[in-house]
Amino acid sequence: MSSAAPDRRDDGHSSAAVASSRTHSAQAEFQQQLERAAGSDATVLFTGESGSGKTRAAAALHGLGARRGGPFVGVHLGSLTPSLIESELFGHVRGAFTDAVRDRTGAFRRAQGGTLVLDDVDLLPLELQVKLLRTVQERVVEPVGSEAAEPIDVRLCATTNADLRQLVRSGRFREDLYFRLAVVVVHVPPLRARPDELPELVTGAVQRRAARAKVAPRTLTPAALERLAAHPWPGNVRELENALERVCALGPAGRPIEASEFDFLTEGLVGEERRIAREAIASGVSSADLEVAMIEEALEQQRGNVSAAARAVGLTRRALEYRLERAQKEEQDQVDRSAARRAARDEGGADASDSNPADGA
Ligand SMILES: Nc1ncnc2c1ncn2[C@@H]1O[C@H](COP(=O)(O)OP(=O)(O)OP(=O)(O)O)[C@@H](O)[C@H]1O
Repeated sequence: MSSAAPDRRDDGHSSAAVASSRTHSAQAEFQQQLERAAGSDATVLFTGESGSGKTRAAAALHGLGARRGGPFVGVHLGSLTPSLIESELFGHVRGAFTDAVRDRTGAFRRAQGGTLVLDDVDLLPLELQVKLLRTVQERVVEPVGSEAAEPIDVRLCATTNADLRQLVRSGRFREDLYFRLAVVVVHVPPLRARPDELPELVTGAVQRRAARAKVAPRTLTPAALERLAAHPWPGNVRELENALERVCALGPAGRPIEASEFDFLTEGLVGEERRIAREAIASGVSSADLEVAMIEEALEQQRGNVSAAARAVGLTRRALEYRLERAQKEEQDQVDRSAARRAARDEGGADASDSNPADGA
């Protein structure tokens, strides 16, 4: 992680130069990590912000590795209820529950010989974390309602945009499972940390969209591209794709896209969010606060309509609700910890060694 002080501009280096070298290293490091991981069969945890391309990176890993001839199966945990997750991952036998009218092959079995990616693994309920751990450790899968364990030969990958170690500390994610999943960690940098890729991503997205709509692709004026390069992209590549889709759908096919057509990007960002976004860009690190701020803002703009807010930030409804709940719980935990520390201090009298400034006053 970079420790460059981005605000210091009196050292002879422009902030743009600092940002550019950091950018280059983020991109190069990602590529290196991916290629190194593809050379082994180890379980890989992809970390990075929402929409940054973690699932895509997992697919690239599969394509580079020895299992590329086998299936690539992805399960998006954020779009499934807990009971469906179990069935989807492990399968079930007929009669296992009321709706189980026939046997179902789970994702582990479907990925036999290939790669299975668990998207948003932080959303896996605790009771299923136990079952996943057993599956990974013993390399066998037990469909719901069956006693028979079936051997599996699958490379497992998981993605998350949460801080799993923090979830382990707060008891929401099993530590033993965390270590099983994070054998190799590949961090996918946020889009704002790799502006060099922007022109290629834009061209690709615009051309794909034009081919789908059977129209001539629009091109971007240099000013429009500059506008995109200046945006913090809290929703990363997914947000970029949505923005281009919108502009291409609204404007006449073939006419160059002007910078002003992207005004809507910043209209959504208000006061506090802008500040967080700017800090996130300046420090070059991802910010969970940024995502929560975006969610809260989207909810406000959509007058509390959760489905509409989820669509606006590119999350499923369940994933949005889960992230909000988690942020609220974390906030509450922090308040509780502060209160406990204060109580302990009051009880033990003024203790000069307890000087944790994180308490706030
Ligand atoms: N390098 C890339 N080139 C082209 N498209 C990309 C690239 N990276 C990501 N995308 C596109 O951006 C979208 C989001 O990517 P992806 O689903 O892999 O992100 P993610 O980090 O897994 O998201 P989430 O956190 O929501 O699970 C997809 O439509 C994907 O095809």
